[in-house]
Amino acid sequence: MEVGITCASTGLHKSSSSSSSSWIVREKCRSRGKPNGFGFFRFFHRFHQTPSQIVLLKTKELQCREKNISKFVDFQLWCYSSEDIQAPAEESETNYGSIDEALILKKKSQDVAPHLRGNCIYLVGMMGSGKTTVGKILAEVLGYSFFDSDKLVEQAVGASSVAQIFLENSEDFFRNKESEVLRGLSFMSRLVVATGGGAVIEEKNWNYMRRGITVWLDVPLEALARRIAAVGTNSRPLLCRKSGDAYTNALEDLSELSKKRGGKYANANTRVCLENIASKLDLGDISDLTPTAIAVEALIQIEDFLMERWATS
Ligand SMILES: Nc1ncnc2c1ncn2[C@@H]1O[C@H](COP(=O)(O)OP(=O)(O)OP(=O)(O)O)[C@@H](O)[C@H]1O
Ligand SMILES: O=C(O)C1=C[C@@H](O)[C@@H](O)[C@H](O)C1
Repeated sequence: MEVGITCASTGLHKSSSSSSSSWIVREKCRSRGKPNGFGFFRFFHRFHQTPSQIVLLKTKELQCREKNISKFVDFQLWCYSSEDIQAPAEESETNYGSIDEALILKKKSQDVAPHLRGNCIYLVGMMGSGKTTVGKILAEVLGYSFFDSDKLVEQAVGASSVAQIFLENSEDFFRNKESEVLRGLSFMSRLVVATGGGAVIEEKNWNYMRRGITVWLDVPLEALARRIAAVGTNSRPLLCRKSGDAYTNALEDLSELSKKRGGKYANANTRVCLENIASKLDLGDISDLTPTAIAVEALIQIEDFLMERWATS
């Protein structure tokens, strides 16, 4: 059924705190059509900047006036301008480590890219597991765009940090927004998404992420605690403790979180285990592993997963 909606432009809210160029359009309008009917709606909106992608974030039916005839719809669109699309690899300043590693990465990405068919890659893993670091490398070599779901939640809420959202709203509020963000992203293609460390808790998030390929960065807790102690916990509200040794605190809190999350990360399609890569490369310590080596392993695991999926389909 077709539902025709024409709405007046009521507001364009561009996130002022962010250097990225995505913004939310919120509209309320009246529509004609049967309540709960499926279809598409048309709207007219004067954009200050031409969006390159628009995603319907959420709709809510506000009120039914006369049964089956008239209703009000509140909807949000998530718009991206072309500035969000990353620069091509040649213009990038990413440090890939050694030339050998960079070449292996390039070769592997060329092998995998055609098989991906534009499917998004979702990186899951505990805080500090390297989702952002490795995700940016993967996006660049695959010619994908990179998004950090924590940053997108901050933009959607208009907050300067996840910690601020936890403090001024609540963790539940943050989790709902995180799910809305993942739902929005699930309609898009050619993205590498670094998800929040706790995104795996919600079953519905898996439904969104499974529209792409999910990759678990499995890093030992001691290494996570070392990384987190080095950069501080200010941006990580679940680890914020005022006193005590930063490494010991981080290790205790991470162990607790990891226990609570049980095997949720293992729901991912593929697992990139740093201990396995270190032994494969004959390295004594996982801290000798470069982000490029981890990105290569992620591509190997993705390729294996795609081959297996096609072999059994
Ligand atoms: N392979 C690596 N070796 C050493 N340090 C790393 C490695 N990968 C990432 N790091 C460092 O660990 C910290 C966390 O990395 P990153 O932000 O990429 O993780 P994340 O999974 O996105 O974290 P969060 O979920 O908390 O946002 C950063 O300081 C980063 O520089
Ligand atoms: O592991 C978690 O629950 C979190 C990880 C971060 O990425 C943020 O999403 C937030 O701090 C919660």
